[in-house]
Parts: sequence; structure tokens; C-alpha cells
Amino acid sequence: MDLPRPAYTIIAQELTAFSSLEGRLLFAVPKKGRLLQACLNLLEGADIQFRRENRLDIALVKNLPLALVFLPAADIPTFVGEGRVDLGITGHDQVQEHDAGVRALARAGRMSNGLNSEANSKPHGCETVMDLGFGFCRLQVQAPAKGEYQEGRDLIGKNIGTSFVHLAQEYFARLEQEQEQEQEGVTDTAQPAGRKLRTNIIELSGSVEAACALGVADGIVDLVESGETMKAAGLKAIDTVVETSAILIKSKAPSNPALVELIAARIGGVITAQKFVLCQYNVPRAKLADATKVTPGKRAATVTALDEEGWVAVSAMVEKKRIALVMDSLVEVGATDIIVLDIHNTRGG
Ligand SMILES: Nc1ncnc2c1ncn2[C@@H]1O[C@H](COP(=O)(O)OP(=O)(O)OP(=O)(O)O)[C@@H](O)[C@H]1O
Ligand SMILES: O=P(O)(O)OC[C@H]1O[C@H](OP(=O)(O)OP(=O)(O)O)[C@H](O)[C@@H]1O
Repeated sequence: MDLPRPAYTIIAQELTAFSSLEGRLLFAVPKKGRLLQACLNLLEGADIQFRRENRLDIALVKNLPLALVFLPAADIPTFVGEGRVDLGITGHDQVQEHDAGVRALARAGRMSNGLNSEANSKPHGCETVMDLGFGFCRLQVQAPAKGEYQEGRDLIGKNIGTSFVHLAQEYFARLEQEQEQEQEGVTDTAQPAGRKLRTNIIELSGSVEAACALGVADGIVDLVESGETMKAAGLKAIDTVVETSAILIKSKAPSNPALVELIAARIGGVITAQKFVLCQYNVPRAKLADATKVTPGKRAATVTALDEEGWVAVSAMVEKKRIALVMDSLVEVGATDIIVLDIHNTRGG
């Protein structure tokens, strides 16, 4: 049985982990939620070996000078953007929300007042290394399905519940400005600094979909994947603010750029392996050109002579989502003995 450990044991372990961080590249991973399992699969595929002690948010990697830091997905862009952590995985939506927050601070003129002054001495912001191909969803404006609001503009001046306060503010600021310009016949699109938002953005930290039914908000801005949550809450989508998926981000001045490159290459290899399968088949040499049109491979198909006059064996990487159609076409061309193999890992492509 797992007995709860006294707090001092946990604190002692956390301190030990912190003291062994020196010389290690720091890599932030979502500590819970929708992205966690896919991230753990990715780390395993990239042979990043670690053991995360129960309730500890730092794990030292056994086979690389690397430490994983488990953080809320929403905080990862801040840690990476300020250069406190070198690499991170989070949603593109979270990076955009963070960037919108930085823009809001800049507009309010607070960056020049010494806020985050230490962080500001470093190159600020994070760079996207690659899209990871999971965590696809959309940040949408939603309103009661049976209500009067049909488009974003109808919610101007209303109460909007969201965890994405800065993106929601920018979205409604744009709509308000467009509406005012139309009314005044102005064509200048520059956003005036210090303009007061008429729409009331209410920050909520979770279960945002309940806000309309509970009378807290007239509309919400929240993430939608299948649409089931919003449907169950009696809401309908009226606009999309951003489309998002999980991304690998790096700080602008990582402590060990070579290790960042190595990890990015390993993760890229795992992503490619997840997207592709290896298709092998035999085909008469006379049909080779037709067959390789169907399976051109990533760079080119590998063609080997068979121990049978007039026949060749072909092997090529094919996108997993296209494989059934590709096999149909190969049969039509005259290919035989078609087999499809999973790819565990790839590199250099
Ligand atoms: N339904 C979804 N489908 C796919 N990806 C999602 C979905 N909901 C969220 N995400 C992605 O996962 C990221 C983290 O969201 P998630 O709801 O898992 O966060 P969390 O850390 O558990 O925070 P919270 O406590 O606010 O729920 C989002 O920013 C988004 O990129
Ligand atoms: O369109 P769907 O497939 O139904 O997914 C959308 C839901 O997923 C996310 O929440 P999550 O379940 O992660 O929990 P949360 O509300 O606590 O953030 C999001 O905030 C929606 O509530």
C-alpha cells in the first residue's frame, strides 16, 4: 500500500533535485491534463529516461544532462520565454495567450517600469521548434445555442467568461474597433494605445462552459475539440479565435544549444515515425515508374532487384493516414506481396 509521505520528505527530495540541476538543460512538460500522456509517450520514444517520484515536479534524466520540470501547461510559455527553462511542450494556444499578455503589458507601459527587469536583460520570448501533431483543438467564442447571439459582434459590451483573458481581450478589442470605425467611416486599422474595452472579460480557471448556464457570462471563449462539452452545456460556436496543437518551444538563449538540437532531432524522429509507415511490395520492372508515382517515398523509394527476372522489390515511407488508398492503387498498378510495417523511430529526414 502507498502510504502518504510526510511533507518534509517531499521537501527534502525537491531540494535534492534542485541541487542537482546544475549543468542540466531544463525541459518543461505539462504536469497534468490533455497533453501529459502524449508528452510522456514522446519522451519514451526519444529515449529520455527518468523516474518521477510521487508528487515531485522535477525529475532528473538518467541518460542525458537534462532535467524535466512538470509545470501547468499555461505557465510553460512564461518559464521558457523568460529563459528560466530551456525547452518546453505546451499548446500553441498557451503561447499565444502568453504573447498577448506580454503585448498587453507593453501597451500598459509596465515593462519599462522595472517589472521583470532581470528577465528583460535576457533575450525575451520563446521560439517554436516544431509542431508535435497532437492536442489539436480550437479556441472558440461560444454562446447559448438558443440565444440571440449569432456572431462575435453580438457579444460586444457583454460578459465573457474565459481562461484566455488576453486573447479574448484582443479579439473583442478588434471587433469593437472595427465596429466603431464602420460607424465613424474611418479606415485606419492601428489599435490606439490605452483604448478601454467595452466588453467585460471575466477570468475563469476551469469549467468555463458552465458560465452561461449559471448566469456568470453571456458568452465564453474556450477550447473545443469534438464539440461534445459545448453541446452538452447548451452552447454553439460562433467564431474561432485560434486553432491550436501541441508544440515544442525553446528559449531564445538556451543553456546548451547542442543538447536542444539533439532533443529536437530525437523528438522530430519520433513524430515522423508516428506519422509514417513503411510500405514494401514487389512489382514488375515494367510497372516500376507507375508504382513509384504512388509511393514516391520521403526522398525517393528504395528499389532492389529481385532474384526473378523482370521483377523488383520496392520499399517506401508512406503517410499512415493515406496507406489504405495507396495499397488500393498499388494493386491496380500490378504490385504484389504488399506489406506495411510500423516505424519505431527515424532520424535524418
Ligand atoms: N479538448 C481538448 N482536446 C485537445 N487538446 C486540448 C483540449 N483541451 C485542452 N487541450 C490542449 O491542452 C492544453 C492544456 O489544457 P488542459 O485542459 O489539459 O489544461 P490543464 O493543465 O489540465 O488546465 P486546467 O486545470 O485549466 O484544465 C490546452 O492549452 C490545449 O492546448
Ligand atoms: O470539445 P471537447 O472534445 O468536448 O473538449 C473540450 C473540453 O476540453 C477542455 O477541457 P478539459 O476536459 O481538459 O477540462 P477543463 O474544463 O477542466 O479544462 C476544454 O476546456 C473543454 O471543456
